[in-house]
Amino acid sequence: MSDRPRTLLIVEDDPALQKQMRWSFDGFETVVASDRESAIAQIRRHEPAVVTMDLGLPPEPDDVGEGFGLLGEIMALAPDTKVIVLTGQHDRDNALKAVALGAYDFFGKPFEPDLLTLTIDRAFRLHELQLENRRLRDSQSSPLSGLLTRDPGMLKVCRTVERVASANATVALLGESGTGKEVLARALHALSPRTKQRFVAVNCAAIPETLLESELFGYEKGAFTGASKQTPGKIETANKGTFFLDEIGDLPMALQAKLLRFLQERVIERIGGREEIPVDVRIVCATHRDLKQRISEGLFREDLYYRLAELVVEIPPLRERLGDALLLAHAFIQRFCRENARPVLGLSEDAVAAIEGHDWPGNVRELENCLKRAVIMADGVRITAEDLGLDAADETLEMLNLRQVREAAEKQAVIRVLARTNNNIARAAEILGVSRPSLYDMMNRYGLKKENQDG
Ligand SMILES: Nc1ncnc2c1ncn2[C@@H]1O[C@H](COP(=O)(O)OP(=O)(O)OP(=O)(O)O)[C@@H](O)[C@H]1O
Repeated sequence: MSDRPRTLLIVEDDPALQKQMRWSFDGFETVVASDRESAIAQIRRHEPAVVTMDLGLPPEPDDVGEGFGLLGEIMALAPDTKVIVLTGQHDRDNALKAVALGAYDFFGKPFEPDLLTLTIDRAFRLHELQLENRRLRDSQSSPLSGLLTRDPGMLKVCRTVERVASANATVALLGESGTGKEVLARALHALSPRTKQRFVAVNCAAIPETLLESELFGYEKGAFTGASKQTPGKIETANKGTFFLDEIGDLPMALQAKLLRFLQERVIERIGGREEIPVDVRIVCATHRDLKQRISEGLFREDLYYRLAELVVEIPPLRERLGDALLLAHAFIQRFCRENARPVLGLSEDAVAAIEGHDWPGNVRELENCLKRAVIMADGVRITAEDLGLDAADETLEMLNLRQVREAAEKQAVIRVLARTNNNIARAAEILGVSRPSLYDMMNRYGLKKENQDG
């Protein structure tokens, strides 16, 4: 979350209602205006992220002309502002027109303060995410800048990658499918002194066993039927650069022995050849498999594992990265809308809940594909849970108040961080940005006793 104060501008000409709204929304830094001119002055002065505005403004409060004029001016002046328009209860046409002009949402008067507070809170979150996205995109200086995250665990992975990039040691990237292993492997190469040389990748699971050996080590002319000319292998072509062995857990046993020999001696022999060819490559490998388990099952050589795992980087799955699913969703929407030449779409509340509630077994790749499809399917100004092909989460906003929402989020965060830190209270408190006594308080409140965690 950003450090900026959450400034909310309330544009309302009725002094009594203005006062009531300030009181209802005291969780935000409220500023007020009662007409178009003073509203614009407040926008220039405070740059509020969120504005609530009555469409009927003086000099003719019964007419919506001045309200639409103000909305247009805000959108031109500060297009990122999230404007929530307050309309008459049955004034659907004007509400929809306001959304078409760029308003974030609309609410019928009289409104329920709790519900409107939730919408305002969501508007602030969206604004913060968009700012964060832009900041991440603008910092194009690092090869890791294409990798979006604000999850502490994933940020740590990025820092580790930056630190180990300059070493020549072999790196094993371990993580579920679609978590960004290849992105990180490329970043390791780009940040290393070998960056001007080649990055060569081989996917051990995608090539049939019979072809994999010649793909990796190359062959001499006549080595086998069809070997019509001398062909260097991928390891050799990566000389001086980085060689990325993807899905290393699927490397057949026979080739494991051959790869081990290469790692020990740093020379290769092409199939059918007798010459030992020295090759200088930095090896990066990745797998979604549990290598220790493969070893115990006799499917992976332990000695090869220790050669490959000089530095191990464990990449957390998307469902464990706090806030990342939504951050990435917004980034993908912007990208796919740009690619499909359509105006940037928003996310409906049920879509946000569905994204936050989904487990994402296919991780970032699944999320990426899901939004690619949704951008094509959406026929309104917002993507819905149905466009995403995800079930809307069970909770409906009507069932919740803000306190419950906060508590549920807080509990979830505490559980995840405790799990990630293996119940190390000091570390968990540091990640969560709270003192140790506060963390103990929260654990008590949510029934997360340390004994239970350990058990
Ligand atoms: N943090 C991220 N930010 C932006 N895009 C990401 C991020 N992580 C992954 N991606 C994108 O998600 C897709 C999958 O990433 P990648 O291919 O690196 O995953 P992987 O772990 O290597 O998957 P697999 O194990 O299936 O090969 C790619 O299109 C990649 O650009």
